[in-house]
Amino acid sequence: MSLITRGLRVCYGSSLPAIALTSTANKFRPFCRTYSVTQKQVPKKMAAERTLPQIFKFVDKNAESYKALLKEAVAIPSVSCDPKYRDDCVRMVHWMQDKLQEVGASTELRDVGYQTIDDKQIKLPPVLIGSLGNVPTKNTICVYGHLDVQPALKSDGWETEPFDLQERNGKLYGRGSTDDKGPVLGWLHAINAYKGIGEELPVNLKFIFECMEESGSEGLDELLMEKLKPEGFFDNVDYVCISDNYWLGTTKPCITYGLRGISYYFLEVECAKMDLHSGVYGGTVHEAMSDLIYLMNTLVDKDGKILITDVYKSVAPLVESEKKLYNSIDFDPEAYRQSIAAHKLAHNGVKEQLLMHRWRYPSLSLHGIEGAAFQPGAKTVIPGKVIGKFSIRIVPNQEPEEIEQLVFDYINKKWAERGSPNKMRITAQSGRAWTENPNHPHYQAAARATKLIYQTDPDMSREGGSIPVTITLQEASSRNVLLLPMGAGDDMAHSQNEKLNVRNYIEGIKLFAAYLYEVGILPK
Ligand SMILES: NCC(=O)N[C@@H](Cc1c[nH]cn1)C(=O)O
Ligand SMILES: [Zn+2]
Ligand SMILES: [Zn+2]
Repeated sequence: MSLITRGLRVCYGSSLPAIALTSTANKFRPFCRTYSVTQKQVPKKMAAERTLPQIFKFVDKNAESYKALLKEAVAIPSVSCDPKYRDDCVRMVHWMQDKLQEVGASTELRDVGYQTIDDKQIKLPPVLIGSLGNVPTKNTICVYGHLDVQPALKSDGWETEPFDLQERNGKLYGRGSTDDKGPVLGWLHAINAYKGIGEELPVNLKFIFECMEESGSEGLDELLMEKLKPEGFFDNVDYVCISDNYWLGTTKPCITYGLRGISYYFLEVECAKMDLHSGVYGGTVHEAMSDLIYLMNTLVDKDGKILITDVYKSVAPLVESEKKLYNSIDFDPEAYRQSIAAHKLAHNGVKEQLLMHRWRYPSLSLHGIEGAAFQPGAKTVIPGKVIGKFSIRIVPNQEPEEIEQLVFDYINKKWAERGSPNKMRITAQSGRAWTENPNHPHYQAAARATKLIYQTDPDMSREGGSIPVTITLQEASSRNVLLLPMGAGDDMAHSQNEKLNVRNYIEGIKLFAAYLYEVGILPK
């Protein structure tokens, strides 16, 4: 059975059927198992008292060099969604390969084929695979991260050049600083710190670093399921760890056991082969933009309720035990509102409702329109073709294929109601939601490491964003997967002035080192 779920599905305006690609069931894993943990009775206390403080000192001493390396990484504009930057993506992967090799890892670059954009075949950046240590008595952690970033222009409203990392007031501003270059480099520095104090790594490590995460991780599922898994890459993996998300707020750390999936749509309407002068052609053509706005306005109401027929039908029901969890989470809606200067939050700003609607209910967002005259100035053009972009963050137990079909059917129905003579086409690209068992010893190890660094017990949280490969890693390895965030909740990933606090970067490196240590003493 194939596990490829992130293919492009396409549906045309008339009654043409959608091309269905293969998919697997999205299994929502309830986290009801409990474990009794007997830690290896190795000299835990002794070693912790000796090794980790030395590592922490080493990390503090080398803070400037860590910032310098992040500056180098941020300077490579590895924007995955724009083929114009494809060479930079490839350069970024090679750069990281060199760094992994410098810490002693063996590496290889795996080809994942081509991507189709506007009927053109564009080569995907290779995936970087690495391995460090192969001691049979040690636990093995598989670390995943991504090297690509969202687009950024200074003219979007950045205070400084997005690809030139700048330190201001204890914050490192730059595209990719928190998502995900800072955390990826954090692993390198943690390894380097063990080496720096002359200590052996407490675990074996395996690495998977890609450069297409922000664009649906094209080719990665196939590499994991059809190549790496059969080749035995996951055979000795005991745990999987990803650092590619953020704390819920700005002061309290968390560990994350759930992500929403994403179903991303490109809705295209064409009325003419070129843009038209609205004084010459206005009043004589059926305008593509009017059709598109009509369609896009049928998707979601003013309160955020998705209007697509049956879209909520398969959402996992809320059970009492889960309901209680939201109450104890440390989350301040007013601070959250103020941090983004929103006028008013949805759901009357009620904490539990906000968390549920971020984590366990779907949401639909309208992202933008390609082909629209978005530059400043009174351009009087009728765009010949426009592409509306929207996505649905999907949740357990929503299947990407099921949601895509509901969207295609709904758009076709609305299109028929519109009765436009224009050409309409919709394509989709989706990744599944993921949940994990946070009562696992792996989570307890990460919680101990977090407490050691931040002197507080972390919240066990879910997250509204998506890392499509997470569930694939869970299935490929059959191991417990954990998200260990480095950045803070106000880092503004994907947005203007993305940043990583110096404190989160430096303490995050220590956290990773402590996490490696704690997993190292879990029973094999
Ligand atoms: N840090 C994870 C992240 O930002 N993931 C993206 C994934 C994405 C983007 N487009 C399609 N998938 C996200 O937006 O959640
Ligand atoms: Zn990311
Ligand atoms: Zn991202």
